[in-house]
Amino acid sequence: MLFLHKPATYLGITNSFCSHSATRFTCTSFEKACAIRYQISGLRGTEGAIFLFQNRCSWILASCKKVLILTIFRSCVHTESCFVPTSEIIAVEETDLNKKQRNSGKWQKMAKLHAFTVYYVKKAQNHRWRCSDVTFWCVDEQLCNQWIQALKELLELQTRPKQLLVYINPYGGKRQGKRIYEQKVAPLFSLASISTDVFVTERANHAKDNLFEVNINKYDGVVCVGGDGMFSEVMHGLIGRMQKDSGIDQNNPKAPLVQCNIRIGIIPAGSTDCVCYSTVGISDPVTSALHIILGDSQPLDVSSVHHNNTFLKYTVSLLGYGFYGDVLKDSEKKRWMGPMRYDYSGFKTFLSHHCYEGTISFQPAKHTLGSPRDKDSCRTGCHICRQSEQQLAEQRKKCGLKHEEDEEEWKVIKGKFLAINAVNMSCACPRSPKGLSPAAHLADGSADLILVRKCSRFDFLRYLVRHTNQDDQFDFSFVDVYRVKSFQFTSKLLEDNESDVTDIGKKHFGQFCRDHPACCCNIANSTWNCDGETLDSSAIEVRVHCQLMKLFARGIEENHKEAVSNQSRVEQLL
Ligand SMILES: CCCCCCCCCCCCC/C=C/[C@@H](O)[C@H](CO)NC(=O)CCCCCCCCCCCCCCC
Ligand SMILES: Nc1ncnc2c1ncn2[C@@H]1O[C@H](COP(=O)(O)OP(=O)(O)OP(=O)(O)O)[C@@H](O)[C@H]1O
Ligand SMILES: [Ca+2]
Repeated sequence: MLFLHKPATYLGITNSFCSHSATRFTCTSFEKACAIRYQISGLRGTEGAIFLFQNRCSWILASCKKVLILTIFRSCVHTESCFVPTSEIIAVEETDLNKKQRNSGKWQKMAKLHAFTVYYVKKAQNHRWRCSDVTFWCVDEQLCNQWIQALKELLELQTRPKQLLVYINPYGGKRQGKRIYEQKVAPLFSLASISTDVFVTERANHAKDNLFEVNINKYDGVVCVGGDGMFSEVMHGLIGRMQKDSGIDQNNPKAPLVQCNIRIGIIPAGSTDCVCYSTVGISDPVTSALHIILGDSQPLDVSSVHHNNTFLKYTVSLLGYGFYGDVLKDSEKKRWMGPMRYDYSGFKTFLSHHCYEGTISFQPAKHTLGSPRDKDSCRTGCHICRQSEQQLAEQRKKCGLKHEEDEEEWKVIKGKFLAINAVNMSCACPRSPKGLSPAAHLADGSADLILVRKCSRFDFLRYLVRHTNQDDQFDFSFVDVYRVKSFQFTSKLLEDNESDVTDIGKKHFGQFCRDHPACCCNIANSTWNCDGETLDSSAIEVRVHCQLMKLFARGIEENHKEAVSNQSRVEQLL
């Protein structure tokens, strides 16, 4: 940990060579700081700490009489302080103060200064992170080097990515992917001494195909710059490659899949950016880049989707039939509209008010402690996800990669639905900050299956509006929600007709239930929206694979209460 007291105001003389972003501090003795570190090592999360500090009214110089500009700083007013864990230091660099000094007439007569700058993560509102910096200086070159060396050694102890493979979709979202990467992300990676191999994609599936060929062991992670579709592509490449290398047949819906240990980082540059928002708490490229630099790790459940023993897709966020399938299908024709296409197609689909008939069978997730109606959400270090992780480890110990026969009961529901949504995570995004299922967990080995039965347009609107406010979207008689580990769906059309489903679907598309003219049921099939990609199959088999992959993220953090309480304990000790 690095403990820094920050002056609320600068004196004019220091301002003369302080850049706006940098705050400068004098360097205290290395020995004294180590003594303090020893004293407070009992505090939670402070192991391996080094402190740079001042007391409340003047700089503590202690054995370090050599520190410069003492008198100037004595008159500083400094009340604000910040508390930076070493795990949140981005980089430490030697700073050439003397260059600046030479350019400023005022400093010409002063002794030679030695300085270093610490770049660290500054946490702002709404889970937004920024890179902040602080420069320490003194006249003693040896002391300065001692600090640089000690801080660099601390950074080496952190397990962080050194080599990354980056894929940029230049056409995702508002087509800003390349600019976002070059202007906001690349400079941070270079500051953190991360080397990168960057690919700008030239077509859909370029990144996925490339991941099957590239020497993947060379990298500590893969970064995708784009939206959910781009993330999905990279995820399919990595998981697919992993199974291929391990001789696992993805077409077998019961095959136990091999976990993917290469983490994916998402730099959001898409239209919905739901995976990023639901795992970080904000869709912001700089925040995501900083999570990658710090080497954060967040396991993620992935569901496999099959039809007739044929692998179709993996999904991590929304697998939706009916409303979201129709919104997506319509919006694909309007890609030129950018992110707005979803609002346009959403409005159009809302007005068309189609419902679809079919049968859903599912296996409830009995292994997990949570329920979709819980008031608490999945947060960093979530105990429910941790418990699933332990269960997974025990299961692996017991059966290795062998498939364990699953005897658990199936529940069957038949009906007419406006929407069938299966979500592996909350699906929070800027359009819906708490998401489609606010209490869903990122890594508990289950999905929330939401069934929205046929209801009036007005009721469906009330349901949709609750995705944007604090009211409970499951508190409706026409909405049911189940936590499941697997499910199957077959449309009525397919059940009724053994012949070629696709042709019939196409033939009847747009026609409505002739037996009941007032009924809005579409006798054609809808399509599935699988993380923003359309899937035409009207019969699918879905299975959740607990923690199949990992992201450079840490889940959504609680408010910084713990950090604040640690800080006040440190202040008491000082
Ligand atoms: C009155 C306002 C109601 C607003 C309701 C907003 C609900 C928004 C819920 C968003 C859930 C996103 C789930 C994530 C899915 C991603 O894997 C996928 C790929 O990126 N994105 C979409 O499919 C993109 C899906 C985007 C869907 C947008 C739906 C907009 C509906 C608008 C209905 C307007 C009715 C107005 C009547 C007066
Ligand atoms: N160079 C390219 N040209 C055309 N399509 C591409 C290219 N690179 C990637 N793609 C495809 O573009 C699709 C959409 O991209 P992306 O997810 O980045 O943006 P989006 O659809 O606007 O955002 P969101 O998925 O968040 O709604 C992806 O499925 C991806 O396969
Ligand atoms: Ca889950």
